[in-house]
Amino acid sequence: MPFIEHVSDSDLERLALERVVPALLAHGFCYVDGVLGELAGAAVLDQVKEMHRSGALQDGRLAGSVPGVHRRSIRGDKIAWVSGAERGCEAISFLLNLIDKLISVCASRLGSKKIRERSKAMVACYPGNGAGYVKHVDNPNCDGRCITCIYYLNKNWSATEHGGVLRIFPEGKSYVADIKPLFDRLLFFWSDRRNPHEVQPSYATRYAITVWYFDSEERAEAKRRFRDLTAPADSLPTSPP
Ligand SMILES: Cn1c(O)c(C(=O)NCC(=O)O)c(=O)c2ccccc21
Ligand SMILES: [Mn+2]
Repeated sequence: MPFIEHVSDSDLERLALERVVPALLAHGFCYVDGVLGELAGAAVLDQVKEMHRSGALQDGRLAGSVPGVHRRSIRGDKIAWVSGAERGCEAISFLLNLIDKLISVCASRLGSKKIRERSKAMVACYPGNGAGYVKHVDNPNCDGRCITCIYYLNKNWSATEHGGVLRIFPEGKSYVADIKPLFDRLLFFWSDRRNPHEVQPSYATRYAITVWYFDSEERAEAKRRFRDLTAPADSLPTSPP
């Protein structure tokens, strides 16, 4: 289905330079509404709903497993990882392509960061049973993730009725930022300890798509560290030097 180009490349460039970069540098987070427009946004929502209906979304793994506490009470989120190339993900692919363009314009202006790669997209659904996501930092220990980017898909969302607000606790600031997971809203924030955040209990089905952009150097270093950790036993020193 041909999507109407809601935003031109020059629109994206202006959006990145005039809105996203200044906000990320000043506050560490930024959201933009009406990014894809009604038609393309609805196409993404339809594809996510179909994934949910078809059972493609699986129970999210426990962030920090709490022995003996039943999963549902901690995390009711269901997730699936998509590259965008899968059948039925064409609209998601269109979204990812647009976000990639936005970030590539921002990257050169975000100081030393070299952002050349990203994760696959995590399609997430909170089923509306009161589950949320406990306060956490996405990348607390330099795993390479630099910018978290979340696209929200929830029409007619009322925070007072449905909860599900993303609350960011910007490090060192005296305020919190409450962000409603509204349809066709795109949010960016630094993935590291500058932005602890929580998903408050959701009482309606809450869909979102997240991608994480890597800082190439931090990612390469993290891979080196990880490789050392998983090196075969005989290559590790057996006795203290
Ligand atoms: C389902 N879900 C999440 O929703 C968030 C998260 O911070 N979401 C913020 C939001 O949806 O507004 C996560 O950070 C997350 C990390 C690993 C696995 C699943 C995860
Ligand atoms: Mn998170």
